Amino acid sequence: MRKVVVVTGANSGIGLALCQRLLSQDDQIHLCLACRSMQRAEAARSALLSSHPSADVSIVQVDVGSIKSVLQGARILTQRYKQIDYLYLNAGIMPNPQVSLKAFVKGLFSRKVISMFATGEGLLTQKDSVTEDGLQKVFETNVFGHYILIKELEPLLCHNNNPSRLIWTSSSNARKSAFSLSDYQHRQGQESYSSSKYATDLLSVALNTHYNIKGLYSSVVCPGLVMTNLTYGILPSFFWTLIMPVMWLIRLFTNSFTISPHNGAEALVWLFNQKPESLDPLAKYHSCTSGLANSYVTPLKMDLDDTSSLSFYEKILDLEKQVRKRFVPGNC
Ligand SMILES: NC(=O)C1=CN([C@@H]2O[C@H](COP(=O)(O)OP(=O)(O)OC[C@H]3O[C@@H](n4cnc5c(N)ncnc54)[C@H](OP(=O)(O)O)[C@@H]3O)[C@@H](O)[C@H]2O)C=CC1
Ligand SMILES: CC(C)CCC[C@@H](C)[C@H]1CC[C@H]2C3=C(CC[C@]12C)[C@@]1(C)CCC(=O)C[C@@H]1CC3
Repeated sequence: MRKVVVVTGANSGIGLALCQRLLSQDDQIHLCLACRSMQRAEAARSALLSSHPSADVSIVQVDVGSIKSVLQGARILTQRYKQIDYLYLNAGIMPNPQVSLKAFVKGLFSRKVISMFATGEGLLTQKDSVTEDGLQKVFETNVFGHYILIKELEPLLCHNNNPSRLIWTSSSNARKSAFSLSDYQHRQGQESYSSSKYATDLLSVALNTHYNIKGLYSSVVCPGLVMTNLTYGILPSFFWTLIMPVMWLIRLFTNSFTISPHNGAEALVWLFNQKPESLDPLAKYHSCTSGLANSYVTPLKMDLDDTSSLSFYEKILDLEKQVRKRFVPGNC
């Protein structure tokens, strides 16, 4: 039986590089690109097929920023497959990012300079908005839409005889101080991205607590700093091109400047090959690239604990109940 691998946000950046790398490693898998734009998904499928002509690649429309679309996409996946072996929860956004030049210059002359480059801590703010579902857009896209997708696909993911895997693209930018349990959607602040990635980490831990017994395992990854549409939205592409030599130089001091989507996907591919029971649910698996451009994976303990992850999980369960009331069959 072919292994079924579903990847959200598969049409560009890290998601697309992951698909290329998975097919290079094993062209017997069935790959399903879960994307919000069918046109961009078709283009990605064509690109994958041109480098792997015999590959088995399908597409499904899923906009993780819309509950209606997630429910429709999950329905199609349920009709199409009996089991999903790997679900990569990779789609993500950072809308309207602003870099604080003041914080950057201050950070350059502080002892935290290396960690500033690795995590972007304190450098970025975003302007979030509210979706048609009445949820914060960054939270719904990066976290909650994916959570609903998992819940809808539960029967395809929970098999004791053959464990299935959830692999989230989190970030080193996930930060406890940007997240608050009383404002877990981050309605108030301006660090919705950091908050959503911390929420991702909490959710992954809670999912392991509840679902390992049902044969479902969750892991989180940090791909490092990667040049993708997301980073070109932070600073223009000509700027990144100009400072590329500086970035290679910075690589001598931090292994987090993976730069290419191929390198950024390192930990996502590595996890594909690991036995889930051997993984640490409290670790984040970082894609790293050395000064000599060698890629490797480093697990680092996350700044969280089981109690906070379970408290967050309760909030998510409450929100799910509220949202589902609006989407009873026949209403959507
Ligand atoms: N680049 C980096 O340095 C880092 C990235 N990450 C994370 O990596 C992941 C991939 O991002 P990256 O490859 O960098 O950036 P890209 O913008 O290239 O990729 C993001 C992908 O997510 C998709 N997406 C966005 N919103 C939705 C939605 N509502 N429904 C479905 N798909 C959606 C995009 O689709 P579309 O083309 O239609 O917009 C695109 O395919 C994200 O979760 C990001 O937070 C984490 C750490 C660092
Ligand atoms: C000389 C240059 C390298 C200066 C660039 C400064 C900043 C714009 C960047 C330094 C660290 C970067 C970073 C991210 C965005 C750009 C920086 C802040 C991310 C936050 C992008 C998205 C993530 O998920 C994590 C990245 C961490 C590092």
